[in-house]
Amino acid sequence: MSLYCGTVCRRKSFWCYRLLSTYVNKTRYLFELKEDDEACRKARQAGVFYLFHDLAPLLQTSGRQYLVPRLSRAELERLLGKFGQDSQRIEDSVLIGCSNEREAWFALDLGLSSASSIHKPEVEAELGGSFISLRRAVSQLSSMDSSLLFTARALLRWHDGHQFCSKSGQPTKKNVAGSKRVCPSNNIIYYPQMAPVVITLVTDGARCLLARQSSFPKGLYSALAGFCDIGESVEEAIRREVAEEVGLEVENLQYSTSQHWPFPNSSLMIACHATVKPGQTEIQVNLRELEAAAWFSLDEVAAALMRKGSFIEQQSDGLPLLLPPKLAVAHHMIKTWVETQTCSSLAAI
Ligand SMILES: NC(=O)C1=CN([C@@H]2O[C@H](COP(=O)(O)OP(=O)(O)OC[C@H]3O[C@@H](n4cnc5c(N)ncnc54)[C@H](OP(=O)(O)O)[C@@H]3O)[C@@H](O)[C@H]2O)C=CC1
Ligand SMILES: [Mg+2]
Repeated sequence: MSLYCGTVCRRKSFWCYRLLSTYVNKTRYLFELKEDDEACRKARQAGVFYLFHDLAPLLQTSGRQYLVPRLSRAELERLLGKFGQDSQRIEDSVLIGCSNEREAWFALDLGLSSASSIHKPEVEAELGGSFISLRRAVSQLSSMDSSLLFTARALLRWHDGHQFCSKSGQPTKKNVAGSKRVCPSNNIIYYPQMAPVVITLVTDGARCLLARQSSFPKGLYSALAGFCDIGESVEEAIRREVAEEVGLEVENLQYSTSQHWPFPNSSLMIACHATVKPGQTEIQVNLRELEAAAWFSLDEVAAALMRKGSFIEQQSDGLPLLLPPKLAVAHHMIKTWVETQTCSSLAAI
């Protein structure tokens, strides 16, 4: 694996991949597949396919984990043939990634188009798996699988909701990779979109502020989250959301990390830490947005983090505080806060 290529050599209209690092090579290859319909069509011939039904991925159980089966082109054609579907259906698939060896990965939903939806139980029986809600399965997937399935779900959902041009009302047409849709009557290009969401873990030095919505599973509390309004910076969105939801003013905003979150729609979660202004800790919950919000001590939060078992199982064990699943950025932020607090209290001893 070479680490660096100073010169970008062009062969035909794209790059010579030989001298580039594995990561750059992969990135450039995916770029080519998105830009060049013919190259993508060719990659689809030799590609592998992840199947969905109404946005639920096909999964197989393996102990406490889910495995994600993939089908070759030949297996997919055989499956479609068996259920009376034309192999043309494969053109609805979207590109979601590729291996280091340039094997292209696609996702195809067999249930979204009601006109040609394939009966779910029959496919499940044929493939020895089940189509399971991604939200339910998330805690039993590896982080690599969940990230790939998050992308696939978001992209399939976006295509399903953008079949028509919002200006002309005419049907839009997807490119082969599914990285955009075009209206043939006016050439408007539509690109898949994510809504920016700020998520903030507010602390007062010793405690952190967590909140819950009535739609959350019983006992579950998370960090404060909210969609950015149009025209706002991330900092403005954080200050507004915290003020709106719990009536507090925050300062010392610190960016932590980000995450693509596909539920219910595609959001780009921008995670930050913040502190309340000195002496301002009295929460005034906005009941139109939240069911409850409270300050939690380090011990309470650390104990909740330590609990073993899946998120789904924890819901029934009557424990006082439940936290978001490991793959959610909210979990990561809460864990980071506990680790930082623990380190600084140990250092103080
Ligand atoms: N990965 C993670 O760790 C976490 C992810 N999240 C995600 O963050 C997102 C936002 O959190 P939430 O507290 O609900 O947000 P908000 O506090 O902004 O409240 C949601 C409400 O805002 C309105 N709204 C404004 N803009 C939008 C938009 N672009 N899309 C949808 N609704 C909008 C809707 O109201 P109305 O329906 O009345 O129109 C919606 O009910 C959620 O999708 C949630 O899944 C939240 C916490 C943790
Ligand atoms: Mg909110």
